[in-house]
Amino acid sequence: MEVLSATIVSLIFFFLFIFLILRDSRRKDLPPGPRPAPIIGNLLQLGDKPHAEFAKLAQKYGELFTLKLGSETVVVASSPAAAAEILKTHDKILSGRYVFQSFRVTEHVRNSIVWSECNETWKLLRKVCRTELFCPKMIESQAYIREAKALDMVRFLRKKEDEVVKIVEVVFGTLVNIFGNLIFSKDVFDLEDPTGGSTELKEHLWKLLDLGNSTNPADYFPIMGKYDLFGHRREVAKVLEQIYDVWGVMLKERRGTKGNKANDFVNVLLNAGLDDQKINALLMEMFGAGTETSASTIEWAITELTKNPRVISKLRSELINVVGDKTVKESNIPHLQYLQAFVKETLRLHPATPLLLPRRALETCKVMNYTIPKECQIMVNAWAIGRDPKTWDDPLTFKPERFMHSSVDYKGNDFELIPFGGGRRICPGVPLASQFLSLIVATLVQNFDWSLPQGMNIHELTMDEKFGLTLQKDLPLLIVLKARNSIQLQD
Ligand code: HEM
Repeated sequence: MEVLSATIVSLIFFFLFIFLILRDSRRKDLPPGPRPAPIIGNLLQLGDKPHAEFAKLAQKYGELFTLKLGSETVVVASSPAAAAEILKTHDKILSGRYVFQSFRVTEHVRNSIVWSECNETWKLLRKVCRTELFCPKMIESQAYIREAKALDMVRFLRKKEDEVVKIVEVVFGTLVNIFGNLIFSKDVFDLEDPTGGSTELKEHLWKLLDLGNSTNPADYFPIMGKYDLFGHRREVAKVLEQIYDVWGVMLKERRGTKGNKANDFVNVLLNAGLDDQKINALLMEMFGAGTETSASTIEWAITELTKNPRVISKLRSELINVVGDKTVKESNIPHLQYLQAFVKETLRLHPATPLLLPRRALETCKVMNYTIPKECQIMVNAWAIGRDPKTWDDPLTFKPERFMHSSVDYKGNDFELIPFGGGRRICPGVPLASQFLSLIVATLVQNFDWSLPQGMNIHELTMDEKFGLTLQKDLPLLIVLKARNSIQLQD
């Protein structure tokens, strides 16, 4: 009996030894990285701010390093050169998306720009975005909508003078209404009545973003994904249906109405011949991908302005020189160089999705002399790249001036500044986002002074770097506003 037990124990050790050797030989060509623990791999190294933890790991293991998150192999790129390899040189082969387990709702993924492979549907939808929705003509023809919604925001905030305002919520509501009007010519959120008005779309979006941000163990152990043990996928499917219902009736009416001439996205999509499934997925992704990212960027812009009065003064001088006492319009933006530099600087330090969206290798390939195996996940740490002292002088100081005489832009050609990603999967909303980020910041700066509520300290507020998207987080920026009445509000 004792001999049998000893043999079994020896066999277990033997197979464990072989397993470790095989695993290490499989890792040999991968980029270096911290040694993974059995089963959980490097999960404990994620922390609650993975982009910041990954930046530290990059200092130790280099610009391209490997992690094992549960049973998943993940490669992280953390320098402009490594990002260019992923997003440009090997863009095609690394263009797969890792679809989070909660979002694997077949009907949605099939029609999604964000989650589908770069297949024919994806190409069609990207083309519609590029040539119809976010082309310069459409952007220009809808400027009056964004300007009108920015003024609604000012009127609302003027009534809140001296009260403590959670500014990101007001900006988020304003953006949801901008999208509502661009998409189907309608407000979908009542700024005046955030608890009792037509808030259902906002609530559903919030719920969806919450589900997207919550941890699903199946993402680390995909074997669990099949059974949706925690019900996240069923929950996402339910919320998606609720979101589609918000515009379902209107879509039906539009299909039945001959000659509806509204200059909005729904009509563009109907004229492009898209079916309801594609329209639903596309509209949902515009609300989902466009509102929270933009609201959190604007929240960061205001946080930086609160910390840097010098920058507010420079923005105001430029606004006075270019716009005078009139309300700022989008047509002014090309002449507001410092404002544009300010938006770039905000995006450099605070990219809304610090690790972009995870990509997946469609085939095994060589990157910087390492092997990236098929199905491996790839992340690009835009947050670390934006703060890299090898690229940026005095990287942690907020200094819009660094962009004043520089051609560096966030449109995907300069890999040191990639808040919108790059390559074929670059954010298609860049032309639209850059308009309303500038417009809303300029409108707030023109119309208000603000300070923190009594007893609150900006250093406390920002000492703990928030993780990317901030809406549901515990550290929203609270401010008290005073109207600057020198500006004439013109519709
Ligand atoms: C501050 C605002 C925004 C930021 C920082 C942002 C950032 C990003 C990033 C990092 C990606 C992934 C890119 C990659 O994988 O290389 C992305 C993808 C995407 N974004 Fe944005 N975005 C913003 C606004 C918008 C807006 C306004 C829209 C639409 C109206 C939009 C729609 C999308 C879509 C559909 C994708 C998926 C593209 C694909 O996979 O092919 N985003 N965005």
